[in-house]
Amino acid sequence: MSTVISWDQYFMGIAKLSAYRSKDPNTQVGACIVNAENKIVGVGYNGLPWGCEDTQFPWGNREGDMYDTKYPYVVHAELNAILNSIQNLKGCRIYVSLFPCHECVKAIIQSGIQKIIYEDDKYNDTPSDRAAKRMLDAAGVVYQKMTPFDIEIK
Ligand SMILES: O=c1ccn([C@H]2C[C@H](O)[C@@H](COP(=O)(O)O)O2)c(=O)[nH]1
Ligand SMILES: [Zn+2]
Repeated sequence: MSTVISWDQYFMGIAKLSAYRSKDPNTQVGACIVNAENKIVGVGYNGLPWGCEDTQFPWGNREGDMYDTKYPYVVHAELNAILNSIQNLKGCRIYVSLFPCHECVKAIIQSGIQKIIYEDDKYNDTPSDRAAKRMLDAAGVVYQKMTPFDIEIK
């Protein structure tokens, strides 16, 4: 019998597939924004801005002088998905492979997205994570953890 996946599995699958486009050697993140009609309106992954060549920026560095790390340069997956979107995002939901940081949460709230579905939360309880949840709770944006799943593709 063939496998039929749910909408949540379908959209999380697209978020996770998008993550494989990221050049980040430590954390690849993907995001998929969906409207109330279950239509995809934006996708993204963590990458450098237009014109910034992957070979000329310090993807591999996580520590030391910030200028020489990846952090000031990378556009986060959620922000890329929002910037790539093709419609107003009021009432949409976003599927993310990793729970969003506090900066992405600000963009999510301001865009009108109403629900976050995430899988990994490896930065749970860090200051960024706690600040993110504080803002989401205040703004009434729902967040829901999704159990990881595997499908066999023949
Ligand atoms: O909300 C988020 C948080 C992080 N990212 C990206 C930014 C970086 O490329 C990695 C995090 O790198 P670490 O080595 O795990 O610190 O994830 C994102 O896209 N969205
Ligand atoms: Zn972020």
